[in-house]
Amino acid sequence: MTPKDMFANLGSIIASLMFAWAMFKQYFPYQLQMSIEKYSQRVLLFVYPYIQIRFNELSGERFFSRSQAYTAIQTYLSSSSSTHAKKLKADIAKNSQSLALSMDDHEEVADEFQGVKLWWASGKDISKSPSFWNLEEKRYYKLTFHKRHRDLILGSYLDHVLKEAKAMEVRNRQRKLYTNSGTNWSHVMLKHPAKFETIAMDPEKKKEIMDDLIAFSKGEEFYERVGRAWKRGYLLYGPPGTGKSSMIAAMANLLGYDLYDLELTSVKNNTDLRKLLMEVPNKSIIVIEDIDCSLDLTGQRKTKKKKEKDEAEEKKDPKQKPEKEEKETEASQVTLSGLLNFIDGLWSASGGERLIVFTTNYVEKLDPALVRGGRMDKHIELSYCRFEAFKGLAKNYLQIESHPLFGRIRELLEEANMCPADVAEHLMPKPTSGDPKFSLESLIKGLEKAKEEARLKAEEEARLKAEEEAKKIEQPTKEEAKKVEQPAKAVTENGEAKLLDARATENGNTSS
Ligand SMILES: Nc1ncnc2c1ncn2[C@@H]1O[C@H](COP(=O)(O)OP(=O)(O)OP(=O)(O)O)[C@@H](O)[C@H]1O
Ligand SMILES: [Mg+2]
Repeated sequence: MTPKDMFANLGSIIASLMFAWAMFKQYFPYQLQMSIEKYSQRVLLFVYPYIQIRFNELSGERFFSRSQAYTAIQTYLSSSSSTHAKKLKADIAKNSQSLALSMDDHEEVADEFQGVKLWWASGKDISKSPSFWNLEEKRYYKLTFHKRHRDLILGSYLDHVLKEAKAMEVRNRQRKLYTNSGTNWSHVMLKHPAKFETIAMDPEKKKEIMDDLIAFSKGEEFYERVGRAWKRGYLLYGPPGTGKSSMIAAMANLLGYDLYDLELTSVKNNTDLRKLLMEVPNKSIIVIEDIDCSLDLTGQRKTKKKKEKDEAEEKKDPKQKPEKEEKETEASQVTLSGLLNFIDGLWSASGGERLIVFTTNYVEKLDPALVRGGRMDKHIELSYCRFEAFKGLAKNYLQIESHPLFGRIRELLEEANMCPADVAEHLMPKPTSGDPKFSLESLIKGLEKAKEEARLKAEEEARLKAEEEAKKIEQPTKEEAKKVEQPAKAVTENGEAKLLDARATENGNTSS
């Protein structure tokens, strides 16, 4: 039989089958059709050991909304299908600027989960839409797996697909930087290039911070189990130019979170602060820079005391109330306790996966309530550039790992305090020559100058201190002198004024 004959035969068989099916449909009652279909399915299931699940693209009423499961599967398959499938579709992904690849229709890819093999196929049905004349395409994904693995696939595997898809979406998403003006957030795209790899600091310390962040982002189950809100507070402190802001951007880039830069000075009161914080979604980093400047920390405590005093006075004299209220509105600023209570309290119940980062140049100025454990979980000090950090910068800026000048630089870095921002400035590309020697020499000069300045400053400080000490020694002698005069005054008060007055005039006369 030639292939041509074979096709002719096949054609006629299909035609007869279709004819038989049409006759069957026309003459057999509906109930009988249904039960035949049901039993044939059972027979098929008995011999066919695979289970199929279909995920339609359109779901919901009248099929107008796109199913979330379908979208998630599409995202999940985009990584494996782009390596295995032969026919792919490309599109610009939502909220992203890169191309997203997905399987084309009628393609199949295999996947493996805990040693179990399963298959994903994409397909589409074409039907006439009920309200329009045009044809409607209904896309779907079909998952096929052996029925023995039913529990595993329906339980853990589908969960895994959804989670993985979510994580991929976050990774591909363009991050945003939100800032507040009054009680509203506005955003721009976050395009800060800072990465942990390019931040110069002690490598061990850097690794510890990165591990901490990653453990946090994967810690949903842990936080759930121990009954804690899924949030974490970081306090970054150190002198200006040591990379605090850069590290926050690096955190956002590492975890794929959005940044919410909260400017406390433009928030009127605690109510507005609550409103702003309530709008912050999951997977975000709330940043409050220079916490010591944005909240008058010492002032707040005074206000509290004043309030207590006012309350006590009010108890004594209730008529004073209106005046007191006036005072309150005047001082109704964001308070530290308002901020902390809200962060600690109910707000944590409204979602999770949020980091709160405070920065300051002066950790010693901070209120102990803020620094206390449990409030800010991790304190990170970013300090002056030492040799380990410098090596990172040299590798990054000059692409060198060693140089004869490194020895001298190492010594100087221990003696002079220079922030990484200034060190980096010396390592910036020079237009005259590409030789790293020039950059390193410039750095050495800068460090020598910084060292000299530090020496002069220390000397000046020592001088001032010595002067103060000297004053302190002088002061007691004056006080002693006063004490000697005191009995005379006491006498005056006791009524023997005349005698002393006379003596005073006498003295006055002699001196003039
Ligand atoms: N540790 C570092 N590693 C690499 N570059 C750094 C580091 N610290 C600072 N820089 C560079 O210096 C610049 C200023 O740093 P950044 O704004 O992060 O400092 P900061 O600690 O936030 O300072 P401030 O306290 O003044 O806000 C950045 O653009 C960055 O390139
Ligand atoms: Mg900063």
